[in-house]
Amino acid sequence: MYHYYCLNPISEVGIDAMTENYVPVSDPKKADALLVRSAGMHDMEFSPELKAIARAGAGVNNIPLERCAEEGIVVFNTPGANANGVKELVVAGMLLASRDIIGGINWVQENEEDGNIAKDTEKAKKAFAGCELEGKKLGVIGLGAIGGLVANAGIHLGMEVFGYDPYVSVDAAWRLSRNIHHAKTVDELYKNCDYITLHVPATESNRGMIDKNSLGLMKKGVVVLNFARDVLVNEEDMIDALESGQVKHYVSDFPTPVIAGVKGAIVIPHLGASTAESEDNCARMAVRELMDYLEYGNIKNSVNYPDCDMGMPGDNKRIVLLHYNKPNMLGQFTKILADDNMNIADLSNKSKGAYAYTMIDIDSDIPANVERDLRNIKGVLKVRVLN
Ligand SMILES: NC(=O)c1ccc[n+]([C@@H]2O[C@H](COP(=O)([O-])OP(=O)(O)OC[C@H]3O[C@@H](n4cnc5c(N)ncnc54)[C@H](O)[C@@H]3O)[C@@H](O)[C@H]2O)c1
Ligand SMILES: O=C(O)CC[C@@H](O)C(=O)O
Repeated sequence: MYHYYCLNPISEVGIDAMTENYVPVSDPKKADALLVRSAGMHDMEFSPELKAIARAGAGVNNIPLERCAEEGIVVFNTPGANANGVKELVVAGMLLASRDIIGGINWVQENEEDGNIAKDTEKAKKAFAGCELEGKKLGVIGLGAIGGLVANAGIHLGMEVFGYDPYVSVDAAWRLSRNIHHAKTVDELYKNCDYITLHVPATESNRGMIDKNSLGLMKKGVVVLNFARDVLVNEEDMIDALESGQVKHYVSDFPTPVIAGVKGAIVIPHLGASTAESEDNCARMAVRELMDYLEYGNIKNSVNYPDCDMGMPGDNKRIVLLHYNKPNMLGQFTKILADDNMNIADLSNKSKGAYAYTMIDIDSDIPANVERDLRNIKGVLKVRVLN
């Protein structure tokens, strides 16, 4: 039996995919697994019971990844599951920034009682006119799940697209249209583009990447779109750029007290992934990842431990160990098993940065003293015996 707790509402599609072995609890401290969307977890204390956290979404800056790794808690996300939802809103954002659709709709509402509204429209509408996207230059920073879709959509809209991502994965690169220009430096993209859209994670090194220096390199009247995270943009510098006309519009999916209501800022209440399809996709993937880990120890799409998959254990017993990535860990594990005359049927060991994961299938029962001895090895962070 596994206990889970949802820190945010998670689509029923995911919850329904759980078997009767999964029971919701009303106290997160009693949970084997937590499901979360954007709830901040940095101030949460985790109980020793907690084995995994699944983020039904992409961004994991709301989760203390390092502390979780230290406590042997595997954190998953759902790469790509909400990418199409975000892509579509980015296209809407470019359109909102190109024509004064919002101003026009407001004008109609303000004049709803005007009996001559049809005639007056033809005089008033020039105030809300704009430009088309076709032929304009679009710069996409970050060419992962979302950025790749946005870049390809730009090509389909007839835009000239520049992409910048020095760390792009081979799979993501294969998905890109060959008509996208490969920007060798981000400055090249800043200098050339009419629309610049951010699709990078909110890592320490990416924080504040759009500031007065980068804004100063951009074309006057540029549109900047941020559907990634507020902290990527220095909002005070953005306000100066909007006031001076350097930036025509800043389209952001992240309201903050600083940017909400600023003239020229088009701020959306974090709706990028708020579609039925994205919510279902994320919930389904998050639950699948949790169940595979809790029941079989398989790790797929973890952000703090390596992926490692040995399928189902069949008739074997499986022991899984979360530990530091340092010499002689495997040697110590196998010695304890050999000293107890246990036969290893299968083994996998993977590492990611400072952390590592080992799965061992044994063709006999695993006695409690073996589990205890493994747990006592210096550098072992968590041990689970799965039946
Ligand atoms: N608005 C929303 O509702 C919403 C929804 C999903 C994701 N997001 C945000 O969007 C971000 C991206 O999501 P994704 O699914 O595309 O992630 P992803 O991991 O598939 O892609 C991120 C890409 O950014 C690249 N990158 C990292 N730092 C970079 C840099 N300095 N310059 C250029 N490229 C860089 C990486 O190499 C990677 O290819 C998430 O981290 C999250 O914060 C927001
Ligand atoms: O859960 C959400 O609504 C937003 C998720 C989004 O910001 C993400 O990073 O995936």
